[in-house]
Amino acid sequence: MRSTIKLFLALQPRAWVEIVGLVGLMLLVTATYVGQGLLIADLLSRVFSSNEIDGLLAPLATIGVLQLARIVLIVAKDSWAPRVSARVKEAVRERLTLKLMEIGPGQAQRMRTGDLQSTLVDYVEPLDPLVGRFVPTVVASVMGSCLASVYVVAVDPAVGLVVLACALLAPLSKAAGERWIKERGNRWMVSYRGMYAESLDAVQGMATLKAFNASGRRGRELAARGEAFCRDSIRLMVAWCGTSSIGALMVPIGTTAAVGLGAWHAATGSVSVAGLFTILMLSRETFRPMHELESAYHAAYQAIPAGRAVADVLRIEPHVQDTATTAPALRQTPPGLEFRDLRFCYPTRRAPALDGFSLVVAPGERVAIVGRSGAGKSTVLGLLMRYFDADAGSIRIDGRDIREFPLAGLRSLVGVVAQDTYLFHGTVRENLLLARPDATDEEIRRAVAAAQAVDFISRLPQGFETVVGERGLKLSGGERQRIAIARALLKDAPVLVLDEPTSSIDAANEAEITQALGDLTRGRTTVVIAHRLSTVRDADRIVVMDSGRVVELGSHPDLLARKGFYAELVATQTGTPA
Ligand SMILES: Nc1ncnc2c1ncn2[C@@H]1O[C@H](COP(=O)(O)OP(=O)(O)OP(=O)(O)O)[C@@H](O)[C@H]1O
Repeated sequence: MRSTIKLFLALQPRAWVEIVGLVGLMLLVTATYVGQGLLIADLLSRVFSSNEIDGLLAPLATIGVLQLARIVLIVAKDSWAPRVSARVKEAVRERLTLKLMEIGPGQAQRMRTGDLQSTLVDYVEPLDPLVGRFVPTVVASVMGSCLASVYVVAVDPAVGLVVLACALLAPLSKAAGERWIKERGNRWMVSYRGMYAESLDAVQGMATLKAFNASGRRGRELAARGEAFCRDSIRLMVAWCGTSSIGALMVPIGTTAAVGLGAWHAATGSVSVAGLFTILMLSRETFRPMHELESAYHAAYQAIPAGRAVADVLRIEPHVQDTATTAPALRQTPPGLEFRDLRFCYPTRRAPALDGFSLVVAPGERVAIVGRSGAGKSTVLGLLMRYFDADAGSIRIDGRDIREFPLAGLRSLVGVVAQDTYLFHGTVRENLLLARPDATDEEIRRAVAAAQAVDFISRLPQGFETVVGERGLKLSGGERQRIAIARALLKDAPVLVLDEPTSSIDAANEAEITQALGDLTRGRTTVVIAHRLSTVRDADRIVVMDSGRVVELGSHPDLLARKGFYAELVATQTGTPA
């Protein structure tokens, strides 16, 4: 837990200073209790030793002042702590977002959406009691208990040591039980994440569940997960209460021992009556900080496993290292591409996705990659964009290894029209400006016209200012594709990858989109990844992939004449014999 807290506080170094300030306030609160205890002990011994009340007014007034001071200190501490937590949470959230961007879509893809979502949102929120309350309370309670016990030790060393030992057993028992709690906390977190991710999956896939009449079945599975989560929550609470109860038991045991021992020493004359009163009052104050610790610990019981889950994400090492600092200038625009003997296996798979893939694309050439589903076409794009790094082999742009370019520089050289265009919740204009935030209205208009998107945008209720829903669901597949083409035009990158560019377009719209794509590819080095062979006929060369490597290469007529893989693919798609 210590390393997790250190990690969070390192993100907001000012928080260390503020936590020291909070510890100071908490110690002052303890000092007011100790002062009050000493004054009451003194008052009681005076009352029992004489009948004069004149000398009692000053200590009574001082007790009143200490109580007022305590109220002010508690208000200051309670209003400061949430601000410290809020600043740390803000820093953690910012770092989490950066981390997810740093690990990129390749690595992030391996985490479930629900997991990511809960880490980003749900696990950061409970950090409040951990940072602003638990951390300063641990330090202040141990120091406070030692401070209060000093007075008891001064009066009666044996009683003082008994009180201090019992008080410190509470945090020690928690430290001893940490492994137990950690193990149950981790299980609770896995259960929570699983339930969250499954629920999100069910909501996102509701239409599919309904279509397959599977919602009842999925509902029962979710209920079973809910039950498992409930069991894991109870187990965690049991572990929590188990370790807490040892600490809680120490309070009556310690107090009874202190009073008993103190009374015995008073009876035998080794402690005065005034000393006995001090023991009575300050034994209680030695345990008070431990009560605070107990309630802070209790409030942080969800925050501790959540904090660990957040820290786990923050500690992920990105597979793709962004080491280059300056982007080398292109010697030729558009540049040529070279894929050299690429080998790549997804970390979760045993069979390689690319197994010796080699291809040279001349500057300005338009090459189409075709092949059966799973042949490795999209993986080539993933490696070109460095979502993953190849296990062996290299990719060169303009004769330079892509690792010589900073990631941002590399990605600015490549425009992508993807299979499934993602539109963010925002207006059409905002989605277009994602490609180039400084694009002028005239540039947007030209890009939209070339992408054959003018008609449909003008039919939208607010034209360019129409908000397209999350994942662009308010637009059809073809409309999203046109926006993607307009975005690529605005980006104006010298290399272009079209991943299934006409996959969601019907035959009636295909001619328009094909023309838009023709405009888009002019003057750029283009790689088209395609299933629909009708879209690749115009390519300068067609590359046929199978099992992660190139098996045929040539023009459409050449490949047909060869009567090999390509001819077979064409025959399968057109329904004619090869
Ligand atoms: N993120 C991933 N994690 C694990 N395996 C993957 C991942 N993406 C693809 N694969 C596997 O790698 C192989 C190549 O996949 P790839 O997506 O490159 O093929 P493709 O030719 O583009 O297929 P399609 O035409 O169906 O999109 C396949 O066996 C696929 O199951």
